[in-house]
Amino acid sequence: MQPDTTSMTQPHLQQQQQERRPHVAVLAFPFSSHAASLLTVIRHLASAAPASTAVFSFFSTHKSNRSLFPIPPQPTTSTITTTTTTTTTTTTTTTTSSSSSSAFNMIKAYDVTDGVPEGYVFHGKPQEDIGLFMRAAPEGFRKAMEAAAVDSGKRITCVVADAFFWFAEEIAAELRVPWVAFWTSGPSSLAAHLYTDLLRNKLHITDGIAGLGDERLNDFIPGAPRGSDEYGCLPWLDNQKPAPASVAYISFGSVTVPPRSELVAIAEALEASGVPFIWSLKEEVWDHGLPDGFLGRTREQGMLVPWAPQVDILSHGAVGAFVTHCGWSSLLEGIAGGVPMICRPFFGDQRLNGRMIGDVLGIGLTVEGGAITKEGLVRSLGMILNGDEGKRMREIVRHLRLQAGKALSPTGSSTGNFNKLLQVITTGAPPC
Ligand SMILES: O=c1ccn([C@@H]2O[C@H](COP(=O)(O)OP(=O)(O)O[C@H]3O[C@H](CO)[C@@H](O)[C@H](O)[C@H]3O)[C@@H](O)[C@H]2O)c(=O)[nH]1
Repeated sequence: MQPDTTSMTQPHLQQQQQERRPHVAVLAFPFSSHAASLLTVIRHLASAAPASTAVFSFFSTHKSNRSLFPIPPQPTTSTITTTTTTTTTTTTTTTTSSSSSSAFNMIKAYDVTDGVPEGYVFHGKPQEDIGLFMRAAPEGFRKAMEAAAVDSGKRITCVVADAFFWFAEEIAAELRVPWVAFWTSGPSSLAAHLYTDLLRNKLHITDGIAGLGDERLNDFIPGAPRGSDEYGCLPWLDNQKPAPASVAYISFGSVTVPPRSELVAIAEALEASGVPFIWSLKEEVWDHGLPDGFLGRTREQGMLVPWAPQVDILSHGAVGAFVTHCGWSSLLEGIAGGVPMICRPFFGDQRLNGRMIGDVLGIGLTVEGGAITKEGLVRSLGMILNGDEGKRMREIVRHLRLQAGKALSPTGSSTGNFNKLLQVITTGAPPC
């Protein structure tokens, strides 16, 4: 009898095929909303890549991963009772429900070190945690990537990394694989980074580039999981619907808390104007950051919440103005919702973004004097919610929303760029 050579070589072939599957290492910057933005794109790539071809390993700190990846639910025991006229059946089932989509299942999270030495006591310096992380990051990512390659049985074939990690180029070169740098913000701030030498040497701008200064972050407060409406903002907005575009939504992103003087100015402006509002503000500043009795007095007028389903709020017809710090995702979400903005930028790219919204696109106002005042905010809310200026802005922003929709259509520019990226990560080949 002849030996069955096919069956003998099968496991070997399968192993080879398995090893050859693209394995994309995704290196996330674990602070503010960077990791969440990167994960959003990776989820899209994972759903677009055929399930049998690619796997994604997502590297971030433990704290960041816990906020992004749902913890798998524990098996639960439920009792189902079915009653008919003749019999009673009791069935006990064990269900392991999962909210993860199949795209999510193709992405495996790996923790990297946060760089904080054991027993370390923070000194309260600005960006201290970022500094510790960045020092440990090159080695931390290398180690975690090695572990993921062993764990999955697949060598890494592509590195997609937050553009903050210049060392990712070196890691990709060591592995002889493509490096894709992911810029989480807009084109203006990217251009300012790319042309820094030109600005310094040719235009002699040596005192810092507007919008890329070294302004300090107020705090770091971990972003809560997005999407859920646990405080009931959306039903509350539904009740405001009879007066469309009449509500102000206020949020300063996942990191920034304005100074107390501006929190008080916002609160006083809301009370003085009577504008209905939803204000997303970290709960820890409610007690000492707001005027006495504000919460009680505005119970009927608006909602103060620690975290809001921002994307859904901005696309709700009742919302007519967005007071924002000009983080890139917030601006995109404002445009997608067709809402004019009142810009109060704080640090990094935000001032460039604010200039674009106010001066270039004409879909918002920048706060006068760089800080929010009661009178200034009352005036800006009036102009946007009730004035002709606001109507004009709403028309422009709605036109931009349509343009954005076109870019995302099957033949749109954004879809084209996405497909090029998909080609790089699934084949390792540069786009033509
Ligand atoms: O109550 C809230 C508040 C915020 N968000 C979401 O949190 C994200 C905030 O992102 P973004 O507007 O980009 O702000 P930051 O988190 O502050 O982002 C950091 O990263 C951005 C991308 O690099 C930069 O543009 C910013 O300046 C920087 O602060 C958005 O998706 C919001 O929808 C909510 O869902 N609910």
